[in-house]
Amino acid sequence: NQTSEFCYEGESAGCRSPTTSKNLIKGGIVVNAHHQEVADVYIEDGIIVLVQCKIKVGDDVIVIDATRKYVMPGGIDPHTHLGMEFMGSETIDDCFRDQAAALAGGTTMHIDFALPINGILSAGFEAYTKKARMACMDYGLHMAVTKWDEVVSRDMEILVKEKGINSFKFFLAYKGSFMINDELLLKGFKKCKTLGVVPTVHAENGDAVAERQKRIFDLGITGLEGHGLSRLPILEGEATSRAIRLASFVNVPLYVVHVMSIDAMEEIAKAQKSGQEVVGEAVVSGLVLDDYALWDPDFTTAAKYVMSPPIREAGHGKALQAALSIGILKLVGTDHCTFNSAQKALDIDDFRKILNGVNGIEERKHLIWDTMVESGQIFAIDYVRVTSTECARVFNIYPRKGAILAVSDADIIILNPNASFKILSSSHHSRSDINVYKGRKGKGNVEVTIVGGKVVWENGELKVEPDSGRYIEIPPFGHLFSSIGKADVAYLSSLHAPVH
Ligand SMILES: NC(=O)NCCC(=O)O
Ligand SMILES: [Zn+2]
Repeated sequence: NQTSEFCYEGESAGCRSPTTSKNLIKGGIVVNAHHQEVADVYIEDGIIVLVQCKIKVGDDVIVIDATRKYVMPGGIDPHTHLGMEFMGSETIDDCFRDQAAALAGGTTMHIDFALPINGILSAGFEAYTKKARMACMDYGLHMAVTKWDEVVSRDMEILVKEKGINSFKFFLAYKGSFMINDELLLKGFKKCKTLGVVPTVHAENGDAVAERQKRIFDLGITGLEGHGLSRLPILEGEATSRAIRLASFVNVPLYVVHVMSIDAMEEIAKAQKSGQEVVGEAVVSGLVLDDYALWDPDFTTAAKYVMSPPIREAGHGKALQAALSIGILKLVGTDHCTFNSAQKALDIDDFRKILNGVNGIEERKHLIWDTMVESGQIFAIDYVRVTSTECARVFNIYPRKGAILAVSDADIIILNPNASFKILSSSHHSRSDINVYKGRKGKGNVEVTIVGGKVVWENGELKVEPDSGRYIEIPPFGHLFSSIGKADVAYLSSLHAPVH
């Protein structure tokens, strides 16, 4: 029984009784992305009804004291791979387990990447829906596009209009599997524009990576240092620049996932300066880790750090933190994609075959608080923005998600800035025996997680219920599209020629 370590509603005397439909969070510092104030938050039937000072309630309401603590919207992770089949293996945790871990870390929604099956988008969507049957938190989906034909084009339309997908992912890396060429990228961008949905790119030049991988391997470098040596920052910068320029050519917004290098970040900054709508996503690993361990002679130690684009050498992370604090990078995800040490060690003689992916869904909120807020680089309101609200805005689910406002879903965390956290692979909620953040400690602890008005994490105890999470359909034409029409009109009038 994969979920037996968690306490289910109704199964254990230690659990809070089934959903109480009325809660009051009392006396905390309520933080939204635009404002913070001391207030109470009153919740009924999973929805925030009132945010105000000194709300009076009856005896039927459960009161949660949040004095001197921060009351914030639950985290939203824009980039996860739960229960993912990848490079011939499947991640160690299923959706339920990963989501339970997320809740323990203060994340109450994620947007996962569904992959097509044999290039067929609708099949990939159906498969994901089945995989997520046990979901214990709300989730949305991005869908990857890995080939192009009439069926793919039609499926994109159906997924947007009937299934609540509002973003598609294009891989410029992983030659021979997910990678697409520029012709497909252009077709995909144009289709996204017509549908009013966000194109996202994994930006590494897959041809050049494959070429350099061969060269490094032929030089006799078979160990994991070869991973970083072949997936260079310049190749991330090139692909980022290419995607940005092609998005500008089509006049569509662009979302660059997991920005890992100064090279890519500077391309994004340049485009933003010229007025282009480009969203850069940081991930926790890129912000707080460096690639030193890839040279570790112990394979298991090095293997924990392998993801793509790679975790970079010291210096990139600090620069990415600065970019996050001044808004070049707009939000933080995880790229959570967890394999255990045995899976990572399936092919130890060829760095090209190692499973790519690191954990982070449980650790993100703590690490970003400590790294960015505790260090003085951003304030609590910015923290809410980069770990929750901005994702809701970009993907058009604000203010239902990402806010503590009357009408928002009651997905809320209580963070104690004076408490501390320590990350251990023995106490994390993943089934994996490894954790790339193992041993990290810092200030700021998520003491309570409330999802849909229900307390699911409190006093270090998780009380989750399978099948309590919902698939959140996301509508197209979010705010990123607000100036696209004007730019098209400007383009047509700039032609100085009669047009139909
Ligand atoms: N990033 C990574 O290494 N694994 C997950 C797949 C992807 O996002 O490229
Ligand atoms: Zn990813």
